[in-house]
Formats: sequence, structure tokens, C-alpha cells
Amino acid sequence: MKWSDHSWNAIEPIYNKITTMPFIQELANGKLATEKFKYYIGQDALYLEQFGRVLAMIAAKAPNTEIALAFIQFSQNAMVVENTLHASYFLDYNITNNFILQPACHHYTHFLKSIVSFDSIEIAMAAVLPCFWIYKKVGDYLLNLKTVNNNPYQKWINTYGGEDFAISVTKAIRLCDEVADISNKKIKDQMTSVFYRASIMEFEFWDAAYFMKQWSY
Ligand SMILES: Cc1ncc(CO)c(N)n1
Repeated sequence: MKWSDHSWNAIEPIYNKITTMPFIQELANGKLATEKFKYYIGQDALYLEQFGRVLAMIAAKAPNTEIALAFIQFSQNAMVVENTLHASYFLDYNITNNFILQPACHHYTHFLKSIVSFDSIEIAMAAVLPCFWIYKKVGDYLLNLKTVNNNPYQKWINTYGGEDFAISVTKAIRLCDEVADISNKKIKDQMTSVFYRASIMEFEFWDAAYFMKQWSY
């Protein structure tokens, strides 16, 4: 079995749980409170900047030029394309980005930065994969549900459910499988373990947004 199939099986319960989260359900029916979306988009803009840097560092450490070029592109997409979506919501909702990293976002970005700094490249590639794969699955799920017309969150749904993002996601999965194929069992298991951990952090990120979780002090 491919590393990616095995690892997706491991996180499938987390993914299924994500699709039932109130944040996702209300994103689908357009009823998500503006305040909660604003919290999310503010945190996510901060997330994407750090995520983009992590992707650039994977590119810099890549074992071959194909992986280097792919991750340079992923990095640019995270910091330019996805952030353009956020900037347009910033305008729509009159948000000024004076946010600080709240706990879930802080935890997730620091987790990724620590892995890319201290662990091997295969493990870093596996740790960033849920960011691609879960968003793609959630985007497709929401695009297919299409429960309402004039959903204020449709731009978000179209970005992650769209074809362009699908191409990047397919490539990210394939490259992870290629590096897993030439790795030993210990590395493959560690790849699955960080993939699992990052998937939980995707859950926590949406949970934090729904409940607008903040530092106590
Ligand atoms: C938290 C999070 N994970 C993944 C993505 C998709 O890149 C995103 N925008 N935000």
C-alpha cells in the first residue's frame, strides 16, 4: 500500500470529524457568524505567512530539483494566491491585521517550524501534507454540498475546492510517496506520525476559530 493511502486511512476518522464540525457546516450553509470567520481569516493570514516560509525551507533542503521547484511554487501559492483570498476578505469585512497568533495557530506554526528545522526532509514533507490534503477534501466536500446560493464564503470554498489547488495537492501527495518509497520503516512511521499530529492541529485550528479561543492573558 502507498504511504499516502496508509496514512490517509490513519487520519480518516479525524477528517470525518472535521466535516461535522460546526465551523465547516456553517461555512457550507453560509450561517457562520462573521466574527468567527474574521477570527479565522485573521489567524489564517498569519498561519499562511509562516507556512509559506516552512515550504520555502523544505525547498531549500530538497533532495532533488523536482521537489525544490514544487515547494518553491507551493510556498509562493501560500503567500501570494491564498493570501490574496484573505486580503479580499479583509477588505470585505474591514479587517485590519493587527492580530497576534492565538494558541491553536501558534502551536501549529511552531510545530511545523520546529520539524523543518530539526527533523529530516521526508518528515517535514509529511508534516505539511495535511495542510494540502485536508483543505482539498474539505473544499471538495463543501463545493459538492452547495447548499445555498450567494454564500458569503463561496470564494473560500472555490479556492480550496478548485482545480488549481487540486493540481498542487496531487503533486504534494505523489512527492511524499516518492520519498517514503526510498525511506526505511522508521522514517515512514515517523512520517505517518507527524501527518497524524498535523491533522489534529487542522481540527484544532477550526475549533479555535468557532469558539474564538484566545490566550487567557
Ligand atoms: C490552517 C490551514 N491549513 C491549511 C491551509 C491550506 O493551505 C490553510 N489555509 N490554513
